[in-house]
Amino acid sequence: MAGPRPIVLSGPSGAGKSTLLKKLLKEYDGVFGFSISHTTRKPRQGEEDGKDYYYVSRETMQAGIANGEFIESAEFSGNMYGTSKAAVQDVQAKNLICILDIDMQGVMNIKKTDLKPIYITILPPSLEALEKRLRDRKTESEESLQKRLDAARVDMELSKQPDIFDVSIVNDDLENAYRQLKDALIAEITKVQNAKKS
Ligand SMILES: Nc1nc2c(ncn2[C@@H]2O[C@H](COP(=O)(O)OP(=O)(O)O)[C@@H](O)[C@H]2O)c(=O)[nH]1
Ligand SMILES: Nc1ncnc2c1ncn2[C@@H]1O[C@H](COP(=O)(O)OP(=O)(O)O)[C@@H](O)[C@H]1O
Repeated sequence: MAGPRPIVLSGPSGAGKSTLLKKLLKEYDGVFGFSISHTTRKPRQGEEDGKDYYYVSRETMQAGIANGEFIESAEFSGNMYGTSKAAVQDVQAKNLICILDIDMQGVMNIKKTDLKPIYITILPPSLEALEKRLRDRKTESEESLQKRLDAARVDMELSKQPDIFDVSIVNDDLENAYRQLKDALIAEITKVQNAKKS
């Protein structure tokens, strides 16, 4: 695969992936590019189609998958999510480090491809803290919240297995977690910055 190595960020819903990602994209504008996934879930307040996700119907998504347009796709908490080939190519064509924010099923499926990313998991300090963050975020119905917590229990157990993730970061203090994320990525960041200079 040409260009810098992609980054996969995974971890339970509510662990702080989007928060950390936004900080990274802001600080390193022109270094990272976000792989914009497709989803059948409805946009939240403040989210934009074509920026946070491509919001599509289940029919459209299923047709795209049947047509071979997706690298991976998964059902999460009652909705479909997937990474299209175009989403990754759009970022790689600009020679940016492509970041994928995907769930554990996505991680397992990406492992079967030739993408060869760096796998990073973002974990909450505890399930209790995770629940509090999800409740305070006020984006989920009680049903959706419980589905996310159920998935989190399973994924946090799975994450303990060696060999799934290259880097594991507990997002307790945000600045501390962000520093650990940058440390994990510094080699790739430097490569892109040097390539720009030459
Ligand atoms: N497999 C897969 N998972 C995705 C994709 N896009 C997002 N996800 C995951 O879907 C889950 C739910 O995402 P979202 O509805 O945005 O909720 P949030 O994580 O609570 O902000 C998260 O674990 C994401 O990492 C994708 O393209 N593929
Ligand atoms: N270190 C932290 N301490 C406290 N709250 C946090 C921390 N990191 C993120 N949050 C908050 O927790 C909620 C979930 O974070 P978010 O980035 O949406 O998670 P994810 O993308 O993994 O679902 C958000 O409201 C966010 O502001």
